[in-house]
Amino acid sequence: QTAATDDAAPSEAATEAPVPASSDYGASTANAELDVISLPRLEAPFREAVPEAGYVFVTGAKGDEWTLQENLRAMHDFRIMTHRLTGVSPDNLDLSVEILGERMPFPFFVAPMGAHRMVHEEGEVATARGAGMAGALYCSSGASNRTLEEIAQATTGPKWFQIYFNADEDVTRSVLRRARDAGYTAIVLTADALGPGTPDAFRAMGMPFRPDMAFGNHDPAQGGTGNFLDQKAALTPDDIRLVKEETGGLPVIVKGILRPEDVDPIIAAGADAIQVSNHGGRQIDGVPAAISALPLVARAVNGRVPIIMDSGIRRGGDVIRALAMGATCVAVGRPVMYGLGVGGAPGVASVLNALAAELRSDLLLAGAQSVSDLDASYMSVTGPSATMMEG
Ligand SMILES: Cc1cc2nc3c(=O)[nH]c(=O)nc-3n(C[C@H](O)[C@H](O)[C@H](O)COP(=O)(O)O)c2cc1C
Ligand SMILES: O=C(O)C(=O)c1ccccc1
Repeated sequence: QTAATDDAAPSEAATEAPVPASSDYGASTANAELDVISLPRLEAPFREAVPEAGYVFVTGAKGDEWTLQENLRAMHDFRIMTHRLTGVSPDNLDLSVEILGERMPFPFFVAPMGAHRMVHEEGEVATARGAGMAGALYCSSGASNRTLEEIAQATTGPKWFQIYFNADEDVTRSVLRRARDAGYTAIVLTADALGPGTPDAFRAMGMPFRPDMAFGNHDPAQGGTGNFLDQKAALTPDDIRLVKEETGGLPVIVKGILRPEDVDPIIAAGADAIQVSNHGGRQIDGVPAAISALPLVARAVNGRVPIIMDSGIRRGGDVIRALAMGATCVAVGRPVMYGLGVGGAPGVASVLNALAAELRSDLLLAGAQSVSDLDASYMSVTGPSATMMEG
């Protein structure tokens, strides 16, 4: 299949049916609690609940989707070594963590994801409300369809803001000021992305973003400039300083780190946390699983700043793996979108609560009383991840 993204492409594309009116896109309007057996099990109902374009955009990844699959496979390189007769009890299990001044009821939060109106009519406002219902932290994407102010008001929980730097520095600075004013308490600087994920299957469909898809933070009617897609590619550690300067010193998390050598300059520039991630396999295919890179990055960080990890978190056991290998908490991406599509705001809460319940059970079965007990002694590392740790 070839991509149909070139505007200048002749004839055939030009004679196709006109783009349907916005009301025809058919995003979900669901609004119901869900009986979530497990996060992976929600992918099939998600496909039924949302337009095919939304399903393909959200579930897909870059290229051959090797990294997407590796994120899941590599989890099993980390075998859980259970402790026994440790006297752990379900009565006082502690899943809570504190990071950058925020207390979280469980060690995971909603990963920044753009374009929620590809899934649900309400978009990010429903997702943020659902995160609040579960008490989870919501990280709002700079590429949201709704405005960062609407999203901030929709959640009762803690909130962070993820920034995509614009080629025009004034645009970046203005969005950062708005995020600070709206009450976001930390800024996530995404360092690994040049734009929307473009799964081959989505390109083969002609990149069918819904015709009325606005990037709310850049809406001229809301004080924005409209030119969202004009992203700045050449980021440097100085951009960390710019974020701090413009937000009056909000903590900065640098997201998308896989390689230990990148850590020192980032910490030297004032980063307050590092997020190990490969963007869910949506940017460059062929990079290692985030869980495989985590031990290497953790060794380089050596406790100087907290570490967050995302990409491939689906199970309570995955949260245990990441925390045992040095993360303070993790972020969950696609499964939150499944909850949004199938159940709207209460569906998002159902997904987060289901993961918390699974983690509670797995923690107890692993023989740990609290998530702070988890360390490398709970892991035996095998396969490619072990090889990476040796090299
Ligand atoms: C539909 C979609 C949109 C995304 N948009 C963003 C974004 O706007 N900013 C960002 O930093 N990461 C974005 N990501 C990446 C997520 O923050 C996260 O790294 C990834 O989803 C984690 O992998 P998982 O889906 O396997 O949990 C997006 C991911 C998806 C699936
Ligand atoms: O698709 C993505 O992964 C992503 O980061 C993004 C960026 C801009 C708009 C929508 C999603």
